[in-house]
Amino acid sequence: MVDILIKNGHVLTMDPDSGDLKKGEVAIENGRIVYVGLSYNGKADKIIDASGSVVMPGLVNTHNHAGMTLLRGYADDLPLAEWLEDYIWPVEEKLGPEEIYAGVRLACLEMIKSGTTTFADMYIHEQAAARAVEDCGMRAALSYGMIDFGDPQRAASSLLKGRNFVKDFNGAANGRISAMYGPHAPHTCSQQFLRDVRKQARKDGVKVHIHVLETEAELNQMKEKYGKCSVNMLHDIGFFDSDVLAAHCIWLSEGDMDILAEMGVHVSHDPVSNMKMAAGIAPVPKLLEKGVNVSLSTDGCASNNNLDMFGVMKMAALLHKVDSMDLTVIDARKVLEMATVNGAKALGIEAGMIKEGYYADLIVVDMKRPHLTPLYDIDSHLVYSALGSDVTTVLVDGKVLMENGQVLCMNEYEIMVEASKAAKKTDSQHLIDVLGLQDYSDDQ
Ligand SMILES: O=c1[nH]cnc2c1ncn2[C@@H]1O[C@H](CO)[C@@H](O)[C@H]1O
Ligand SMILES: [Zn+2]
Repeated sequence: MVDILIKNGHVLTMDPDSGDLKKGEVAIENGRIVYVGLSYNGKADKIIDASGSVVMPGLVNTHNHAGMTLLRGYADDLPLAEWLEDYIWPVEEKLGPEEIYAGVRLACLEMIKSGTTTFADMYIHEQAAARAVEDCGMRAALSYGMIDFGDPQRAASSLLKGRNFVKDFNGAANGRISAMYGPHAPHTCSQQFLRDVRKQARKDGVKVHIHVLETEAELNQMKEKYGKCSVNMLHDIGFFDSDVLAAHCIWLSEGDMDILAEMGVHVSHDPVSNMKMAAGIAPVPKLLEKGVNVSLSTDGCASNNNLDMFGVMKMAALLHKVDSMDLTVIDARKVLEMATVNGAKALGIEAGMIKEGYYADLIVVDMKRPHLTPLYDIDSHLVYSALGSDVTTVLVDGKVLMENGQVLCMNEYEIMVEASKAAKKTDSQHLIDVLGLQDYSDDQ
C-alpha cells in the first residue's frame, strides 16, 4: 500500500530515460516517488485524479529574497543603485524577524499557488524564513545575506550570523531545508571576506549563493578596484567550484563564461527582474552552449514583482529570442528543463524530475482552460500560454500542500492580513493598509 497514487494525467517526467507518459501513474511513499509508469499494480491510501491535467516536477526558483514580498511595489521605476541604496536597504532596517516571517509566509503561499515547490533564498532575518518554510511544507535552500562593505567588524558579525544559520538550519525541517552561505556580491563584500566565506563553506560542506555581475556599474567598479571583473577576481581567489550558485551573471565576457563552465558554477537567470531593473541581458544561450547549468528564478518581489515561475519561463524564452533575433535559440523544452531539472541540480536536490527514488515534489496543471485551448503541444502551452494560477495541486516531500486549488498547508486569508500588517513597519506614506483598499476586516 503506497501513500498516494496520481492517475489519469499526462506525466511530463522531465527524465530523459522515461520521457512523457500520455496517461501515466505516479506512486508515492514516505515522501519519495516509488513508481512512474503506465499502470501501478497496487493499492494506495489516497488517489489523486489528474484527468485533463499535466503532472510534472514542481518548479525550482533558484534566486529569491522571499521576505521582499513586503516591499512589492514599494519603490519601482528607479535606477538600480538608487533603488537599493536609497530605498530598499534603509527600509530593510525597519523590518524585524516577525515581519520577515509574515513576508516569507506570503511568498510561500504565492509560490505554492503558482507551482513552485523549492526555492533558493538570500535575505535578512533568515531564521524567520526557515521557520516559515518549516511551517508551510515547502523545500528551500536558504542563506543569510551577508555584506561587509570592507568593514572588518561587519565582516566578523556577518560571518557569525551566516555560520550560526548554517549550524542551526542545514538539514532542518526533516531535510527540506538546506543552508547555504550567502555573501551578497563581489562589489559589496571585501576580497578577504569572500575568502573567509569560501573557506567556511568548504569546512561546513554547504553551498554558496552570490550575486555576480548584475550591473555594468559592478563591472566598472571591479575593474577600477581590482583591475579585473568579478568573475576573474572570484576565480583568482579560489572562490569558484561546483557548489557555487551565481545569480544574474549578465555582464560576462567570453572568457568569464569559460571560467564558469570550467569551474562548474551554476547560474541563476532572472529575466523578469533583469528587464524590470534594466540591468541587461544575460548571455544564456551561450552559457548553455558552453555547458553551464543555467536555472531560472524570479529574484525578490521588489524587482519582479511576483513569484510566478510561469511568467519567468515565458520571459526567458522571449527575451533571448528577441535579443538574438533568432526564434530557435531557446525552445519551450529547454525552458522547462531550466525551471525543473537544472534548478534541482543547482541546489543539489533529488528533484526536478519525476523519477523513482526522487523526492515527491510535483505539481498538477489543469489544461482544460480557455487560454490553453486547443492543445497541440504541451511544452508550448506550459511555457507560452499557461499561468501560475493553472496549477491545481502541489505536493512537496509527498505531502499535499494544495489540492484542486485549495491551499491546505496555511490559511490564505490570515497570511494576507499578517503580511499587510507587517508592511506597516515600512512607515511608507504610500501604503494603502489593511484599513484602506485591502480591507479584509469585514470579510468572514
Ligand atoms: O537585484 C538585486 N541586486 C542586489 N541586491 C539585491 C537585489 N535584490 C535584493 N537585493 C538585496 O540583497 C540583500 C540580500 O540579503 C538584501 O539587502 C536585498 O535587498
Ligand atoms: Zn537578488
